[in-house]
Amino acid sequence: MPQFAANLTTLFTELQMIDRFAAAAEAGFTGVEILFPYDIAAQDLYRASVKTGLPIVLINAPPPNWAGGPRGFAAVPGLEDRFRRDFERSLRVAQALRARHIHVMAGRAEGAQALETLVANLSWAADRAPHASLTIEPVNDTDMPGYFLTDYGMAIDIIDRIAAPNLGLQLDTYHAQVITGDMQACWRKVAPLVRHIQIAGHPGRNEPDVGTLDYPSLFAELDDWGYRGWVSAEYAPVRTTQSGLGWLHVAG
Ligand SMILES: O=C(O)[C@@H](O)C(=O)CO
Ligand SMILES: [Mg+2]
Repeated sequence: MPQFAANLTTLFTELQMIDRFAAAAEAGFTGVEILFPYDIAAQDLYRASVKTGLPIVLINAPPPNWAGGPRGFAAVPGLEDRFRRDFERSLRVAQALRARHIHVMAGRAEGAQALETLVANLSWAADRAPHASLTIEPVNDTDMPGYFLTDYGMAIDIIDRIAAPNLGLQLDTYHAQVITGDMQACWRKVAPLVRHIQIAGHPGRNEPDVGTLDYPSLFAELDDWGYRGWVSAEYAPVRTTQSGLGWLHVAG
């Protein structure tokens, strides 16, 4: 079975962020991710990570928090300086947390110039941080209206064009289902580029076993394929996180 991480931005939200680490460990997760860890001292988060033995496998760039702020600038023409400044800060935080991946968010933009801006910014970031693993994630634009990166073909072209060993794809199977209509077929098409996976049920984006998607089949396929990355639970629990973890117990 894959190794499962808890997204602490969406799970165990009844607890303070620092306390979510222990709850995740107790629930059986072996890693965590935090989308925007910028409002809490990095040393406190890292201490919680060490204490519980759960590595922080992913954070998002740039710094704005979950409650507000644009979802990135990497594709926004004219904001290259801001992108670079924010990326430097994300990099410092990722290093302090020993975070494995940094998801670089494209932001809201459109058109050919946005694509060139995204490629240029990602190339710069991949060069600037050769020891960091960077990801890009297609997101459906119903949930995030106006978001630039909503297409897997485009994401593959970008990764191919930049051809940096530290840049790869983040496959969020919920978004993949909304965007392509078949998240498992999508996995088969993009598998060699995938370095991080996020999961949720469809259509409600709740627990993986709530809704239409067949996760036991996907997990078996990941194993057969030899996927060695993390599978992170990024969903909104129907009731409490704890009461909805049947899928994890079955998978584990
Ligand atoms: O799927 C999502 O929304 C997240 O993974 C993300 O990074 C955008 O906030
Ligand atoms: Mg996601």
